[in-house]
Amino acid sequence: MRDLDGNAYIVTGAGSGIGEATTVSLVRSGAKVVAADIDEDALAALTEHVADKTKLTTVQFDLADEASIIDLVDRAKRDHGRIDGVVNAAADLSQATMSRDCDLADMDAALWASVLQVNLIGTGIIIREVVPHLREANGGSIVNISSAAAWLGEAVRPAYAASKIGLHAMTRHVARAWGRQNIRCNCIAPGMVLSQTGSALMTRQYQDDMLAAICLPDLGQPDDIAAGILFLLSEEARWITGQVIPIDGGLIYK
Ligand SMILES: NC(=O)c1ccc[n+]([C@@H]2O[C@H](COP(=O)([O-])OP(=O)(O)OC[C@H]3O[C@@H](n4cnc5c(N)ncnc54)[C@H](O)[C@@H]3O)[C@@H](O)[C@H]2O)c1
Repeated sequence: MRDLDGNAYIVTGAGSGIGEATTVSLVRSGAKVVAADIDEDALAALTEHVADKTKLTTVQFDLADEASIIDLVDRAKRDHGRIDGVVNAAADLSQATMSRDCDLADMDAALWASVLQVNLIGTGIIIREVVPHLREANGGSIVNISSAAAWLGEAVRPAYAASKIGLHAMTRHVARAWGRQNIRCNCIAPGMVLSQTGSALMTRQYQDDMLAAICLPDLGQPDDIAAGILFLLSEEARWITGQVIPIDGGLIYK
């Protein structure tokens, strides 16, 4: 499948859900992956799901910590000798961030600062660190993961939605800034995906509401998003950049 054989990618949030599904699919496609997550136990469990362990390096890191992001990218270059792209799937999806209660916590400055630091600024730092290596490889592909929640104002706290909208702006900026060096940058905006965290955070009622809002008969699985990510990493997507692409089962009333 595709032309990813021998390439090397960093995947953040690889311990769970979309990042995990992406890592497993990339390795299955012959790519080497530096799988990064804050959760060491989740990374250990991921190793069990990967068939060819020689293609996998796991790195514990914290997207809120600049030094740990720099170490992650250095490690990826050291281990694989090249970096062909990065998938930015890690995000702060804690209960406090994802709460649907509309209350004064929506305007909690500490919450805004920590959510933006992890979901937006941390992702920007990874891109800053990775771009020189992509230039060295004469190009590459960056895939950011935002959310349909960027459009659905009422669904989650505004800090989360703002962090995801910010990724759209960053995606377009990066595409413009380094497109001539053949570095592509796109963003996938998933709808409701039944990852472990996605399922745990959403009430049955919310899942029913989301199902009613989409065209297709069921909610998404992490593999549905991973398929889009692999396409955007591949040469088949060589003329696609600067785009925000919804993969959401047809959530057409955004
Ligand atoms: N599941 C959904 O319905 C859904 C919908 C829209 C968008 N998304 C987005 O998709 C991406 C993946 O979500 P998922 O559902 O697979 O979630 P998930 O919780 O299964 O995976 C997220 C991973 O990020 C890691 N992480 C959290 N904070 C981190 C930090 N500071 N540093 C490093 N790693 C950290 C977690 O440990 C976890 O393994 C996220 O960006 C999320 O916002 C998910």
